[in-house]
Amino acid sequence: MTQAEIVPLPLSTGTLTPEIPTGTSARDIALADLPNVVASPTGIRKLTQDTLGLHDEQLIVPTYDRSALTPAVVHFSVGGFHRSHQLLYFDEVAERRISDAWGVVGVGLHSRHMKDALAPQDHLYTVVERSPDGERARVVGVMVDYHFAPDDPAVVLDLLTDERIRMVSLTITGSGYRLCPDSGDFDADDVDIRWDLTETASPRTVFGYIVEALDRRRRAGLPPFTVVSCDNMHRNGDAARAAIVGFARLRDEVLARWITDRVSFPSSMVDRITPHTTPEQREAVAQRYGVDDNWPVITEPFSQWVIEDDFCNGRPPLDLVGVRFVPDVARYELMKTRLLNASHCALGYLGSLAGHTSIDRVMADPLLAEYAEQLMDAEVLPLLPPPDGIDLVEYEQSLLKRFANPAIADQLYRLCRRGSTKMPHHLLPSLREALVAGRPHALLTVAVAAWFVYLRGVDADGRPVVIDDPNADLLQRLSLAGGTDPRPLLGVRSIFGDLGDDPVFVAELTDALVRIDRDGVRTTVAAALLRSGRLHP
Ligand SMILES: NC(=O)c1ccc[n+]([C@@H]2O[C@H](COP(=O)([O-])OP(=O)(O)OC[C@H]3O[C@@H](n4cnc5c(N)ncnc54)[C@H](O)[C@@H]3O)[C@@H](O)[C@H]2O)c1
Ligand SMILES: O=P(O)(O)OC[C@@H](O)[C@@H](O)[C@H](O)[C@H](O)CO
Repeated sequence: MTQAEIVPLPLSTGTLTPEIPTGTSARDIALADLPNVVASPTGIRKLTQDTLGLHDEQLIVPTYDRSALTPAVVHFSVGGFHRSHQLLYFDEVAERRISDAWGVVGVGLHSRHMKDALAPQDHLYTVVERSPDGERARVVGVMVDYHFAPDDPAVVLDLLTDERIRMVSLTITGSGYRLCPDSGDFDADDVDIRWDLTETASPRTVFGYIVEALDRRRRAGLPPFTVVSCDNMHRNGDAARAAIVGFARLRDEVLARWITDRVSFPSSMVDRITPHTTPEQREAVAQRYGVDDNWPVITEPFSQWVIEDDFCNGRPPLDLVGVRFVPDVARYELMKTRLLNASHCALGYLGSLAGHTSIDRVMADPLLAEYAEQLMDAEVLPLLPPPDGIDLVEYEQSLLKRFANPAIADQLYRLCRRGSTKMPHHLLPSLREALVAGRPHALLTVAVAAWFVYLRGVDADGRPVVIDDPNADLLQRLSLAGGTDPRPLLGVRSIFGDLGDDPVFVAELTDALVRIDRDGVRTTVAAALLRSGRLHP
């Protein structure tokens, strides 16, 4: 892949327009929180199939026949990212008249907010790409239906058994795979999983749905569908396979073997920074484009999707719209997770402790911006095998610009959530490799220290910070118990492995914790940069 290919997904029409003021509220969107834009007297219209084309002329709308789309993809857990990324690629396939055979149906499992938002607007929604130079907005039409599964599990099972469905994709988050970090085995210790093992016609989890549907397809002599994980995880396809086969094995060994033999689980690398939409942003979209969209998506211009070329029931023609199919995604995934996602974690915790709420503000702080650059440049990047045709230094520079994008003002609380599932995949492997190789790791160590302090639940000024983590209670308890002694937390081997057995690392981490408590986070970062020779007094 050349650097030129890592570019914004091209929109079919439309130009960049001057920037509008953006809201910077850190509050997550909930439908109930949103202002009732429809009542505005300014000629703002609801977004529906019938009103397409009647909004501001700058709003790009689908020009293809939506009613001709064949549902072929079912996506579980439609959040902001699925709507800013995968759906846009499929939309482009339809918009460029490449094929109308790849319509997408969304399925939600946990909250009906998305259904309540999308159903009244014919499953249309707006994606606004924002850069410091301007923005452009596009209505996406490729989602043909959406189901909130608890309303009618039978309908979702029928859909998944429909032979037109050739691919199932997932953004269920890293913890959603229920894989034990030590053994890699599927963790069945959950009331909903137990339910799904017996009540197969009314599942509650994604595993219950997928495995029951595959069983029905097998019995009916139908081909299976490909399962594409789009979660930021190491070898996400393998994770999906381990979870789905692991669940199937608890039901029926023969079925598990059929899935192993017949279903493809390509790993993928997905990238597009997509913050949570704020009520202020929704209001701004309405005012600017005259469109009353219940839940627009704000994102950056950059987008990238690399997938292993392994599809058991037809490959969507995504290569024609910028997706790269490769034999092995490992190097792309390592590049992205260890540079982008690890930096997100580090800057999330350090920035929060320093009192910031969005990453563009962190990057506007010269010391923390220097930290971000040196973390990647000096400590992470030298450990990485470069993917074909990608200049890692150029990639790193592009990340620094993307992080600094004030037009999307990505929320730090979003970057800080689920640390216990992200740090072990994104940041700790670099630390471990640096320790083994005797390479510099002071900046990685400061990031771990910042996470430990963050887990106490307050920032440097005593303001509360959000600990949104499946292991929040345990982590907070151990962090508070340890104080500047990291050993209680490091003892959680499912997260830290044997890092706590390394006395040199324990001493370095202790030192970083003492410094943060005594001198504050910025002084600690400056000291680490000085010690690593990366900041000149
Ligand atoms: N937002 C981004 O910038 C971005 C970019 C690349 C990848 N991703 C990945 O996409 C995934 C979703 O991110 P998002 O930004 O859309 O988040 P989001 O908060 O908007 O949506 C998350 C979705 O996951 C669902 N979910 C949570 N736990 C689940 C579980 N155990 N089983 C099934 N569904 C579950 C939620 O109900 C929700 O629909 C994450 O894994 C994230 O790493 C996000
Ligand atoms: O979504 P998470 O919680 O796994 O991670 C937060 C961010 O690092 C992540 O969503 C990035 O924005 C994304 O990976 C960019 O492509």
